[in-house]
Formats: sequence, C-alpha cells, structure tokens
Amino acid sequence: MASLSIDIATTFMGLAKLQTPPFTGFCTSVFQNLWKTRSTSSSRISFAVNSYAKPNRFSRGFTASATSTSTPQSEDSVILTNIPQDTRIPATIITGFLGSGKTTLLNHILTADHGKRIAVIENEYGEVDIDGSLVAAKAEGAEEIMMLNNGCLCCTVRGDLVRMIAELVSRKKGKFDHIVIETTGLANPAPIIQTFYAEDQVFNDVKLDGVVTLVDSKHVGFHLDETKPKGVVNEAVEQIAYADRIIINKTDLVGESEVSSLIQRIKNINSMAHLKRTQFGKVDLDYVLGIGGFDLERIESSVGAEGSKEDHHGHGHDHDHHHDHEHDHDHHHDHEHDHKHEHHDHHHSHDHTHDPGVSSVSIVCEGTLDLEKANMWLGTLLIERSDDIYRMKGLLSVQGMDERFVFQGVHDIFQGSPDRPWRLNREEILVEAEFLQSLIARYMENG
Ligand SMILES: Nc1nc2c(ncn2[C@@H]2O[C@H](COP(=O)(O)OP(=O)(O)OP(=O)(O)O)[C@@H](O)[C@H]2O)c(=O)[nH]1
Repeated sequence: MASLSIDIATTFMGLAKLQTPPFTGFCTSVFQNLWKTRSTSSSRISFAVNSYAKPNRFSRGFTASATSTSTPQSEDSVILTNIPQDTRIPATIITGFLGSGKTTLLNHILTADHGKRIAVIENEYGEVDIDGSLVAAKAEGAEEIMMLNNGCLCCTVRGDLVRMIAELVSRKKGKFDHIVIETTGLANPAPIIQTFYAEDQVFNDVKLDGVVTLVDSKHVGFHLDETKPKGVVNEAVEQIAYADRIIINKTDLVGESEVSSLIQRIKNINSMAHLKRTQFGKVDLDYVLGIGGFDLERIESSVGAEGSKEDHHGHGHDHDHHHDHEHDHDHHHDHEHDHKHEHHDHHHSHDHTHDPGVSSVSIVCEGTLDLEKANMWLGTLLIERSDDIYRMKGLLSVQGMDERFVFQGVHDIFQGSPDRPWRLNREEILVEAEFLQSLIARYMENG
C-alpha cells in the first residue's frame, strides 16, 4: 500500500501546480496513511464558490447607540456599591473568513485544560453539517454542541440564535460556564453582536465576552482586496473591524515580511484589537476566553467623540493598550445598504446584504470513492478554479479504509487525512437492528 500512497501523492503534487512547499510535505504524509480494507458509508462534500465578476467598493454596517450612563463624580461610590454583580453567562464569538481556522481554534479550546464547561453553537454555511461532526469528534470538553445549518447567523438564522440561546439557558443553566459561538466564514459579526444587546431574551442571561477573529495569513489579503457591489458588505473587513482579539493564523504558510505587512494592514482597519500570530489556532486560552466584555457603551462614547457613526474604530473594546493610530483606511464607508431585510432591534437597526456571488454547493451521495480518482478530480478542479473556490471540505468514504477521510481545502491549499472510524447514524442503526432481528427470527424458525 505504501507504493500506492506515493503514486497518489505524486499524481496530486503533479496536478497542483499552485501548491506551496508546506502543502507538498503534508500531502505526502497524508497519503502515506492509506491502508486497510473495507468501509461503507456516504460521502459528503461541500464547496463555497465565488461565481461572479466583482464591481467596486467596500461597505459596512452596524452603528451603535446606547444610553449614556455618565454620573456626577460625587455619586460614584454610592452607585458602585449598588451595582449588582454581573452573573450572566459569558459568550465568545469566534469569527473569521472561510477556512481561516475557526473550527481548529474551537477544537483547541475544547480539548484544553481550562476547567470551563463550554456550550458550543456552531453555524455552518452549507446545508450539510460537516463542522459539527469535526468538532464533535474532539469535543469531550463540550457540555453541549448545537448546530445551526444552512443559513447565516447574521441574517437568515439570527432568530434561531436567539431561540437557541434561550433554550440553552432554560434547559442547562448552571451546567455550563461559557458559550462559544462559531460563525460561518461569511458572517458579518455586527448583527450577531447586536443580538446580545437588542434581544431581551439574550441580554438578561448572557453577556458578550468578546469577539475573536481568525485571519488566514495566506489568503486574507485576497478577500480584503475584493471589491463588492454597492451595498454589499465585505465580510473579511467587517470581521477584522469588530474584533477584540485577532489571531493571525497560518503563519507557517507565508514569510515574515508578508505577516508584517498584513499586521500593518489589519491595524489600519482595527487599531484597537489585540493581535497574536500563530499556527493552528494555538493561543493561550485566556487570550480568547474571559476577555472581560465587549463594551457597547464605549461604542457610544467612541462614536460620539469622533463625531461619526461610521468609523470602524468606533466600537467598544476593553483594552489596556493602544496601537498606532494610523487611520489610513484601505476601505470605504458606505451607508447605502441594500435594505433587503430588517433586524428586530430595540436600539438601532442594521441592514446588510451578503455578496450574492458567493454560494455553497453540497453533495451527499452513497457509496465509496476511489481515492486516486477523487484526488485527480479535486486536483484538476483546483488547478482550474482555486481562485473561485474559497472553501471545500468533506467527509469521504474511501475504498479500503475503515476511517472517514476528512478533506479540507482553502483556495489552492488542499489536505486530507483519515479521521475516526465511521459510526453508524441512528437510521443506519435502526436498519441494522431490524436486519439482526430478522436474522434471529430466521435462526429461531429454522431451529
Ligand atoms: N497550514 C495550516 N493550516 C491550518 C492552520 N490552521 C488551520 N489550518 C487548516 O486549515 C483548514 C481550515 O481550518 P478550519 O479550522 O476548518 O477553518 P474554519 O475557519 O473553521 O473553516 P470554515 O468554518 O469552513 O469557514 C483545515 O484544513 C485546518 O487544518 C495553520 O495554522 N496552518
């Protein structure tokens, strides 16, 4: 089987002219893992595809307003002693563009030794839940994992988020200490942030601890540069703009000079967030959990002070340091949003439109795949369309392999490896049980 591995790897490496050296190394080691016999199940593949030519302009949304709580100096001590302790459950939003490493960070959090009981809300862009399965595989540390598929938290399933948090609180209050929400890679964080302030059901029990944004060092520049139709948000810009913590991930795929210029660029969008560079989301957990609160009231004062409700720096952070304020924005502000939908909102309203040129395709089919053929097909596809294919991921049932073969692609970077053995799902278990019963019945009949 070793020679087969090398053949496949060689074929794929031959096809993937776009690959960088780290990928080549990985590819070889991945395919060396092939061995064994037998496996059945279905294969699930999901792609995020950009399918159009882009006109101009970035835009942004989310302006915030809050009631001022400023108090005369002399009353401070009285007021302070009267403030009840905030016992609401902290929630962290993990965001970042498609394939930036959100699930990798989540798995790092869930498998780390921090003593926190974490409930996870996972939002998948495609119709098929692949992330849920990849998280669940490693998530003994999670108290609960809830999935929100086929829609984006920031728009179509935003109401579901409210209901889900309410359900979590009513069903499991006291059984978990922290909620982690992983958004889709195309989420605009602003309306999700709003949910924590505008929805009483959420606000009364849950406080937003912080927004953590993952950045793919290799590909983010491409997405920041993308020009969008008027009124369409550039999610990559928004995700950086609203972050409290920015994790500059995948630094293994780029050189030092690229990382430095990326950092400068990120600071131009959000000079107040803390930044950390890393690989595979490996950060100290206190960098991402227990940040101390996304402070909406600071948004108000900051926005007020700058006299504009459009500034990307005009959102609240609980920061103890400041970076250089080089406000040399490489994006434009634009308030002429396409008012396609309205969010229920007590304080303010926010409307935005996703890029209609980005959509997802999911393929679910029964059977097992010849890995060599799959490899050839995917390799050819990526050579032709890796600029347009933002994200690809799937669970494959491969001939001769007991384990699920998990593959991941982000533009031209493609990797895959065997994961855990296939487990039968409930329907399959029922079918198996019926089959066993009929076998037993037949056995009894025949003595
Ligand atoms: N080389 C390299 N690959 C990484 C790093 N971090 C994550 N990856 C890989 O990048 C791919 C995407 O990672 P995910 O964690 O699934 O990214 P994601 O942001 O959750 O993806 P979506 O939810 O689909 O948007 C996976 O194959 C990861 O193993 C890193 O630092 N370096």
